[in-house]
Amino acid sequence: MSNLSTYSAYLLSAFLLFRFIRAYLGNRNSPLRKIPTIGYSSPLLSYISAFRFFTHSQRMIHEGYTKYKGHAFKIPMVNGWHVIVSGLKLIEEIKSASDEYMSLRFAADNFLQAYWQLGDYRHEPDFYLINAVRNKVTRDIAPSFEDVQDEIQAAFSDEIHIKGEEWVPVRVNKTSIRVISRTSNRLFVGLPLCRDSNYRDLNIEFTVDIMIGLSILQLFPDIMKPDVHLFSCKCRPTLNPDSRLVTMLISKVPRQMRRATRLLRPVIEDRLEKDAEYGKDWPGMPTDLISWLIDATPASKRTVENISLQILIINFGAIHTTSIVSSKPDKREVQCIASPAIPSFMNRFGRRYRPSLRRKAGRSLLYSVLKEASRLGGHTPTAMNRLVLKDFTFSDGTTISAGTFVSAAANATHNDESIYPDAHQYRGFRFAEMKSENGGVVGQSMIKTTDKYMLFGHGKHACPGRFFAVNELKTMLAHCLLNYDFKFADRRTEPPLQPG
Ligand code: HEM
Repeated sequence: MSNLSTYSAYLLSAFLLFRFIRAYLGNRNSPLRKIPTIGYSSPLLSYISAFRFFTHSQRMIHEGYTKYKGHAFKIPMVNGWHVIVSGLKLIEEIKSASDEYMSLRFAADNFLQAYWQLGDYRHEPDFYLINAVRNKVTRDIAPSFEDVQDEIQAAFSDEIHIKGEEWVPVRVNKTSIRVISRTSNRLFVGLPLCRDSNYRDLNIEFTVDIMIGLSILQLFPDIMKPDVHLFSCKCRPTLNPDSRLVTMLISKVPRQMRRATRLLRPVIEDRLEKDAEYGKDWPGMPTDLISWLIDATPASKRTVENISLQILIINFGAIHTTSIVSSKPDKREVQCIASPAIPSFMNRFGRRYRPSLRRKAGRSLLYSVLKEASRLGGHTPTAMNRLVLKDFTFSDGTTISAGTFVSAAANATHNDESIYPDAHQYRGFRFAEMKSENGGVVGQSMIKTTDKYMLFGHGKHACPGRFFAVNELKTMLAHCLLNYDFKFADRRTEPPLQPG
C-alpha cells in the first residue's frame, strides 16, 4: 500500500471512530431523539443518509413532509442534525424566535463554510451590507430604476442578436444570468464597470466557486477542518489568503477575491477620496451600492478590500437567485425573433379590465407568472434556515438542541395540493386569479412572504433585496414580451419544469 493510501485509511478509520463516539455520547440524552428521522439515525449508518441528503435533499424532505406534515422531522448531516418543520404554527414560531435563539447569520456562515472560504467574520456584529440593502436597496431604488431599465434594454440587445426575419437560438439560463449580472450591477457599481465582461464573469463564477468549496468542506466534520484546511483555503477579510499550493489548486475563492479587489479598486478609491474631501452626500455622489456601503461601514473598516468583498457577497446573493426564478438552471434553448406586435397575452387579458385598471392588471399578471414559476421552480428545498444557538422548545413540546439546523420545508409546501390545487401544474395566472374570502379577485403579491410562500424566507430576515429583484424580473419579462416572440427549440409547448 502506498503512503498516501495508508494515510487515507488511517484518516477514514479515525474519522469513523470519532463520529461513532461523538454521536453515541451526544445521542444518549439528546432531546432530538424524540424527533422522527428520515433515513438512518444510528451513529454510523446516519452518515449514509447524510450523503444521500447531498444528492436527494428534495426527495428526503418531501418524504418527511408527507409523513409528518405540521410537525418536525430530522435528517442527519455530516456535522449534526437538520430539523425541518412545516405548518403555520411551527413556521410562525421560527419567525418570531429571537436571533439569540435562532440565527440566520450563523446558519449562513456555517452553510457557506464562510470561516474557511472567506475569512473570520465572527467578530463582526453584522454584515454592513445587510444594513445597506435593508435601508437603501429597499427604499432608494426608484430614482435608479430608470438606469436599470436602460441596462436591461442594452444587455438584451447585446446578448440576443436578431437577424432580420430569422429565428435565433438563445440559451435561456446563460442569457438571463448575464443580463441579471449587468442590470443588478448597474445599481450596485454603475457604469462602466457593470458592462465589463471580466467583472461580469467574476460575479457569475464566484457563486459557483463558493458552492464547490462548500461542497468539499461540508463533507468533513468540523474537528478535521484544520486538516482539510490544508487542502482547501482560508483567508482573512484582509484578502491576504494563504497561498499554499494545494489550497490554490482546490479553491478559487481567494483568487476571485483578489480579482474583485483589482477590478473595484479604482472606483472605490475614487469614492473614498471624494468622501474624505467633500464629506457625506457630496454633490453628484452616485446613488449605488458602493455609496451605500461606504455610508454603512464604520470608518475604520472602509478599506477597498472590505468593500470589494461585500460587493462580491451581495452579487453572490443576488445574481443566481434572481436568475433561477427567470429560467431553469439547465442548458435548454429557445428560439427568438423580433416581435413587431404587442403580445396577444396583453391584449387578451387587457380586455377583461376597465382601461384604468389595465396597467394594474398587466402588472399583476406579470407578477403572477413570475410567482408561479418560482413556486414550481423548487430551487430551494428549505427556507428560514437557522442555526439554533440555545435549546429551543416549540409549542408542541419539540425541543431542538443548540448546534442544530432548523428550517421550514419550503419546496414541499409550495407543491402541496391542499394549498395549491393542481400543484404540479404550471398555471401562470394562478396568483392573479386567487380570490379573497368574499369572492373578489385579490391576486397575491410576490413580495409578500407567508408560511405558504417562502421564496424570500419569512419574518424579520426575509430577503431585503426582494423589492429590487422582483422589479428587475418584472421589467425583464415585460421587455421580452414586448420585443420578442419566442418558442422552445425542441418544439415543446409546456415549460420544462422539474417536479417538486
Ligand atoms: C429572486 C432573487 C432572490 C431570492 C430568491 C432571495 C432569497 C433570499 C432568502 C431565502 C433569504 C433568507 C431569508 C430568511 O431566511 O428568512 C435572503 C436573504 C437576504 N437577501 Fe436575498 N434573495 C434574492 C435577491 C436578493 C437581492 C437582489 C439582494 C440584494 C440586492 C438580496 C440580499 C439579501 C440579503 C442582504 C439577505 C440577508 C437578510 C438578513 O440577514 O436579514 N437578495 N434572500
